[in-house]
Amino acid sequence: MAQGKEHRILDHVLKNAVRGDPQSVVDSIDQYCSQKEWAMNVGDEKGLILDQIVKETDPSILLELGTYCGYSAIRIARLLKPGARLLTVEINPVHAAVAKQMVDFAGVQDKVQILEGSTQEIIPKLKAEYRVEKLDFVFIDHFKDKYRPDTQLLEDLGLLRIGSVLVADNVVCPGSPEFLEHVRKSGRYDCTNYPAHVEYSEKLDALEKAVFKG
Ligand SMILES: O=c1[nH]cnc2c(O)cc(-c3ccc(F)cc3)c(-c3ccc(F)cc3)c12
Ligand SMILES: [Mg+2]
Repeated sequence: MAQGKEHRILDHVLKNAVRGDPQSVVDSIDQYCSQKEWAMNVGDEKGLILDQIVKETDPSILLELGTYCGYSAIRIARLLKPGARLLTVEINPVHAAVAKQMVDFAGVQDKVQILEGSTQEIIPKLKAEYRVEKLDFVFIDHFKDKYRPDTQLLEDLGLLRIGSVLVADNVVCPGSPEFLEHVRKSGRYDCTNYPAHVEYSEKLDALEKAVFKG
């Protein structure tokens, strides 16, 4: 069967990055996707902002919604302290398979667990099946229409604590107005907007950081 774009990105990484070196994997994906084929990785401009927020948060238990090829999971995991763990949810089995190989090659498999399925199916299992009590950090980067309902689910299931940090990609392009209205108007979050651009593009975009106040 013809291999899709995601396998071509993986092949580029396997040939050009250094096994066990997550930075080289991140750089290799950015090189391929900026020069050969656009792909929806958070990218280096928004990635540097995400890095800064992860560093200042120093989280122990993280959730990512939307793994794709594993770029942001690897980017985040490379900054985590020993024992910290990132659970990342991916609905597309082909993407999940590519991400697993990408994470293994980068050498961050001890920090990253890829959960294949839908967020509405997996989020309710986090406490009982994945031993999560509260989430320190959530990176939201899946489908714009699911940002708000999934955030509501995290609140309703008691998975957020005072100080839990949500970071959402693409709040300008393609945009998630319901999510922005919820975190900015509910009175339960302190929000900060970080203007940037769509990865490998000049289109305007932004990250939104929303810190839960309880
Ligand atoms: O869906 C996305 N999920 C997670 N991150 C994304 C991202 O970082 C960027 C884009 C994006 C694509 C094309 C464009 F011109 C501008 C933005 C998308 C996306 C949007 C609509 C689509 F139809 C398919 C992809 C996603
Ligand atoms: Mg995105």
